[in-house]
Amino acid sequence: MAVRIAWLASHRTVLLLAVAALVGAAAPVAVTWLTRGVIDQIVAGGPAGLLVGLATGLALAGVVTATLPQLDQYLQAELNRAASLTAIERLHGSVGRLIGLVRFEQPAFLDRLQMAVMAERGPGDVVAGGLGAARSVLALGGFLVSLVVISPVMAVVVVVAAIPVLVAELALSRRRADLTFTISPNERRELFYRELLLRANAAKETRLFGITGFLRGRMLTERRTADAARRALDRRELAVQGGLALLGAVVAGGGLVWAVRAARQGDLSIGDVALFIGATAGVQSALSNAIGQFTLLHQKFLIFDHYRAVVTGPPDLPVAAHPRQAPPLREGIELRNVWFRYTPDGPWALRGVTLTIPVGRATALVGRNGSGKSTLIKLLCRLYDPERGAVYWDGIDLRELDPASLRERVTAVFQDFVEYDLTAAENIGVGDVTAVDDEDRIRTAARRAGVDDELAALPAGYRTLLSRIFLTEADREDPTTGVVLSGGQWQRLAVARAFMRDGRDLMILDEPSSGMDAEAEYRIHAGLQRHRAGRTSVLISHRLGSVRNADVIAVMDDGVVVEEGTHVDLMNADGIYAHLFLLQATGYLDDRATAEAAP
Ligand SMILES: Nc1ncnc2c1ncn2[C@@H]1O[C@H](COP(=O)(O)OP(=O)(O)OP(=O)(O)O)[C@@H](O)[C@H]1O
Repeated sequence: MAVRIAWLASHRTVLLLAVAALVGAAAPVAVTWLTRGVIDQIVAGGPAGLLVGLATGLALAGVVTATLPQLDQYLQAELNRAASLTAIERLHGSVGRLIGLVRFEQPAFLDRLQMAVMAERGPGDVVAGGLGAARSVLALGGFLVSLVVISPVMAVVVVVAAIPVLVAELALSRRRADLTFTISPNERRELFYRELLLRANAAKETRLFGITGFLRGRMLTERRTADAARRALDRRELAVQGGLALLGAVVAGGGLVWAVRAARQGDLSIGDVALFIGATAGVQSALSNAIGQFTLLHQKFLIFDHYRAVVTGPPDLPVAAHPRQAPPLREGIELRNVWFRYTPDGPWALRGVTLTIPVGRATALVGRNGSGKSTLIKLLCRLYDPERGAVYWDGIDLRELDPASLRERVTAVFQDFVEYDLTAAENIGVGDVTAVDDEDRIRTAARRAGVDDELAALPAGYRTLLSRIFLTEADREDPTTGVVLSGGQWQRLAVARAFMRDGRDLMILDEPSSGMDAEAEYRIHAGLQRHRAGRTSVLISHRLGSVRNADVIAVMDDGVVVEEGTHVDLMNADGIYAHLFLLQATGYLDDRATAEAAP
């Protein structure tokens, strides 16, 4: 796969690198043979023409040897750029195709993802490394032939001495790849602490509570743990590679002594000695290069395996053989005995929920913290699948629908909505990306969410960037490049974003007004009430005053729906809802009574 990505990214560069590898392999071998020829011709007083020819050849080979590395480096960088772009595109394409949230909550997947991101340069490295290894092997062949000509015994000794090097290096390479994976959780945690320490929106709390030192300590502990593992491997490498280098030097030194003695006895010419020295050094360096390249390649392949696993992995949620397009909602959405938990051995978040969300009606979900309200709406969007039971869209199990077509029919304000570092207009426009530049629609949505005036009054109006992440130092001085909104303003922006998807079949509102001031909250609920009339909506709110007009109020407790009906029904039933409602109402009345009693 790595080679295919590199080939697809730029086959011209791959071919040029292959030619460079061939020339790179031939040049040093040619240099040793030409050197031998020149020396022997000088000693024997050979013809001047031949000598000049050999010397010119030697000079040319020298030019190629000197300039080739630069060209090679440029081609490798070019291939890396092209191949990693293709690899990034594929990786993010695969991650973007994940249907639900399950994978993003699995530490093993996140570790693998981190490795996959690191492997983005893999295809270029694998091809360049493979060609580098091929070049070293070719050069090795050339030098070995040269060595065999002078001393077959020495050739065998050099090759045999290389076998332990290969075995040891491959073992080290596997250990290095394993280490990268083992320390991945430490690296992720270190990154988390580092980002927390540098994040503007965490700074107020970390300073007030005086926990920067505590967090820094944790960050450094993670780094030290990872460094200790890296150091242990580095020491092992030092011992193994040091020993092997010594072995190589002893072999080369022994060979040199033999060659000098042979020349003294007249068995070798001076040119032969030069060839022998060049060939021995050449064999050893080509061998160590080849082994180095192979082990690096091996390591890259092991790391690239994580990339391959992410890109070719199975879907996170089962996909129907023939998914159906979600039809317009005509009757309603039904949850039948839905059981769900976030992890296979974790506690149940939903334990047998049965509920109908009728079309054209406003349904409200209320209940204590952790009772399962947000979980239920995540299942409505098929961000997770129930473990038992099912959710039906007009009688069709959500698992049979094409998830994208289902989501096309839904709009939502999530409790933890995203604050995009984009312009105000884009923050709203991404609600319907086909209309991200449609100023009229964006302003209409903002007006309905009650945030139009504030956005129009920003330094660059709707084009103001809603971020304090400055691109350049000059941006810091320019107020139009970054503005920070308040929590309630952001929330109204999120509501406007949901309004961009006007006319969808289902509107989900999870605590859409929790951070708003009383007036904004009143206005937003009045607006939402108008908007929800005759439409299908699900509203989650702890402020029970805002749900009393809903057509159906479902009360959740400990993962089940325990009460269901209109406000009047539930008040008459005198259950959890009535208790919570009276508790809130009493709070307000008490305050009024206190205020009235005040002098
Ligand atoms: N991503 C998650 N992974 C594991 N457990 C989760 C996750 N999200 C929620 N839970 C657990 O599921 C249960 C239900 O949570 P949920 O967010 O649905 O409650 P809620 O009724 O919306 O609460 P709140 O009123 O506080 O928003 C809780 O016990 C919670 O700890």
